[in-house]
Amino acid sequence: MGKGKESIPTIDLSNFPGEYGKLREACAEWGCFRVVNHGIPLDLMWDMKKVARSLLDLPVEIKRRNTDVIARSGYQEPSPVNPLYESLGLYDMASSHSVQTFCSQLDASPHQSEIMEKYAQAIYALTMEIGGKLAESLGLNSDFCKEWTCLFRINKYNFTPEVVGSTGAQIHTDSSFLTILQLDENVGGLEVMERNSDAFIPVDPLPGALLINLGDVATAWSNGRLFNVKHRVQCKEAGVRVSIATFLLGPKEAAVEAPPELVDAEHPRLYVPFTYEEYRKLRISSKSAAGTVDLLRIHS
Ligand SMILES: O=C(O)CCC(=O)C(=O)O
Ligand SMILES: [Fe+2]
Repeated sequence: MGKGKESIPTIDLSNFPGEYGKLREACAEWGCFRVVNHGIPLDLMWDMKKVARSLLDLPVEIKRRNTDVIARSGYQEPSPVNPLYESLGLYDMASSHSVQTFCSQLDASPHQSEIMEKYAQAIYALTMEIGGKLAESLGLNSDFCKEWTCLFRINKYNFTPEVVGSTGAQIHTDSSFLTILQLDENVGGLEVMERNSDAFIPVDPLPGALLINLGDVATAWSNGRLFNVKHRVQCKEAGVRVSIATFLLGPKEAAVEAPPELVDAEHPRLYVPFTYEEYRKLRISSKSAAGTVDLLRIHS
């Protein structure tokens, strides 16, 4: 049974411990939720959006300087699969050195670099806070993700009147543990799939809120408790759409595996341990961008 007209849950980050139950349910039932009172200043979100737009408007020769650090972490050009989409990526956003390298490759101004630094620091802190609260909602220690890496992406969808009705980003799950999305405040198009039906629910922009999606690493790490939501971006109206995504990926080198507290006789281990980079390559080589983590399921 689908959940019909229910809408995506909203979690008030200023209301903990009160929200743990709602958070746990959102993660199990939806695999996504909005957060409010998250502490990222509105003017910083706005400034970051302006910087993202101008970097994505750079000539393609300059954008190509944003090279991969791990597989497909750098500039993604429009492709046959997603011809309306392009994206710039910054691997290891928690490192000031990585931010500076990204900025200098793209000839960012000192002002733009400063906004990037501030946003990267603030949003990285938020990934740690939300990751921590997720763990606590399962009765675990909040510091499990302290050494995990983050990938920052700015996405542009070139929606023109001729392509209304077509797809901007094909259906996928994120490979990450969790993703924080700052949506375009004007142009909608993101849709998440309900867990128990194949219905797509539009995620309309909600001023000031951020959207959190759980990805494949969350499902494997939680031994199946956290749901990796399928989603896509549809072109519903003409206009350039810019979104900002921060992916909390996984441990840099250690394997992703469910902690012992989440494994017992009733909950046998569901996934073979894997490293994030191995998994990223598996995702790239397996044609489908949704459901790859099922390949790592342990069959009894
Ligand atoms: O642009 C969006 O709203 C979604 C982007 C997305 O799903 C992704 O970057 O993984
Ligand atoms: Fe995504």
